[in-house]
Amino acid sequence: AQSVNNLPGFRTLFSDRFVWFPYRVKGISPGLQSEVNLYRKHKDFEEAGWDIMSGVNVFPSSEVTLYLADPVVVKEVAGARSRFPKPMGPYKILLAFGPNLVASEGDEWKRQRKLVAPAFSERNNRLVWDETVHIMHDLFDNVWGNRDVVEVSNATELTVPITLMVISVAGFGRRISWNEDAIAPAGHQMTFKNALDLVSHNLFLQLLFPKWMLRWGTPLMRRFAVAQDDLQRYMQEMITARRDADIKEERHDLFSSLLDANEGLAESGEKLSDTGLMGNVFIFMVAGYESSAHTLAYALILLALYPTEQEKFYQSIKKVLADGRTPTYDEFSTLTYSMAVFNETLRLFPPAITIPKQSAEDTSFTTTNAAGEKRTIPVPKGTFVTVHTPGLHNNPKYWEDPDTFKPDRFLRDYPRDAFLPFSGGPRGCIGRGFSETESIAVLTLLIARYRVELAHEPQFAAESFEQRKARLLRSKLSVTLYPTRAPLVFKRR
Ligand code: HEM
Repeated sequence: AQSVNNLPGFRTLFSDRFVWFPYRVKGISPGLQSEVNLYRKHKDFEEAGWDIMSGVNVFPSSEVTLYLADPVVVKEVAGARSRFPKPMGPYKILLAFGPNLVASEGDEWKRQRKLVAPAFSERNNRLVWDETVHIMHDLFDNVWGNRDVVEVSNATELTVPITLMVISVAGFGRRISWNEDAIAPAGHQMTFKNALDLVSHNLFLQLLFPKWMLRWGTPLMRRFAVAQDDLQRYMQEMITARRDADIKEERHDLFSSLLDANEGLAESGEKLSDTGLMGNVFIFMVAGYESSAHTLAYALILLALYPTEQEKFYQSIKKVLADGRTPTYDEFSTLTYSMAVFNETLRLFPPAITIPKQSAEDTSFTTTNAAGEKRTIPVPKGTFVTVHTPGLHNNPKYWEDPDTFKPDRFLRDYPRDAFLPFSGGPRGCIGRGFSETESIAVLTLLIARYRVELAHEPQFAAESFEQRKARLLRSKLSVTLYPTRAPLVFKRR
């Protein structure tokens, strides 16, 4: 504690990197890798008195962590990749299928990023837009059909299949329609959709148990092991099919671009092995659908909780698309209100609730408290430095009335450095454009046609607005944060 000049914060037995005890218990664990981080928002910083607080623990080894909710310091850390690299420990869980861009550092990261970056092109974004529009029309025409009212028992029940279908086609060139893919194809025990969903929702099992134990464990562990094997087979099949195809048509899905780029590296010796390819393919799948699906689910719940905000959003869509037509990709930049709804959702529910880094050198941070006093904090080499996204996104110094859903704050000049859902600097999210494109298309098309409301649940009739909001937005953390139960109703306009 002295090494950071006794900066206030947590003094616990375990650090928040100790995955076996992810709960908050005073003196035992700060529990910051769980939903507690979301619910506490900026409160721990308020209590500590500064926008940087410390965590000091004794087990598994004596460590110091600095948590950041100060945008100036966050910007410095995110922007300096070699001074503040990522600690690799927390990323082991993402190595399930092989080395990849997210779980790499140093020269290995540079090599991976160079290979992967070109796949996230303008052409890919266009494909994402067109395919998302296709998926939404398929939903309206062939699944919801002429029903005026459609009820879903949880918001994710609608948003997970949408983003899975988008990543499937724009990520892997594999179109799935709403009514197919119900039976596993020959050679597989599960459908692609089910295998992917099971694996990404239960990745923690991979970290906690060795493979042999998973095969003999609880029914969930066994299903997880089967899903993992099946997913691996699907990925290998995709790689082989693309490689063996006689005619390589020009395609702009991420996977085709990645394979083509990799083949082009044969001579330079930088080519990735099939395991290296699979690691990245897996990351596209996990990063590529879960975070977007969950953000869209939160957006729909918030729009249902705040009907006045939903009406403003609807009126803005009507203004841009006066004749009720479907917008094209070229109109994307005019849909500013849809982007504001998406951003405000990410401010309140950032899928990545911590962004971990580690100091590679002895340095210091300077921060200012509410009274305008300055404090310089020494940062010894090896200190864990964690961007605390909910603390930053709810910091009352930068966000007025931070608890309230107000999309139009993003239509004005907003504090950009206090908004970091996609991380930032060189290690910022490479899929940001992908995710923005699909999400804006989904929100715009859906709200243009349907009003979203909370399902009527008589057993909760006596609740206050705040109680209802807390219940519907109750969350859990898998790889990213998700709402546990929010039944919604879609009524045709
Ligand atoms: C709402 C949607 C999304 C959010 C909030 C999000 C957030 C993030 C964050 C916070 C990071 C930094 C992680 C860290 O430092 O530990 C990241 C990195 C990354 N994201 Fe996303 N992401 C989203 C969608 C996507 C999509 C759609 C893809 C791909 C299809 C994707 C692919 C990646 C990759 C490959 C990285 C690693 C980049 C690197 O380390 O160089 N993400 N994302």
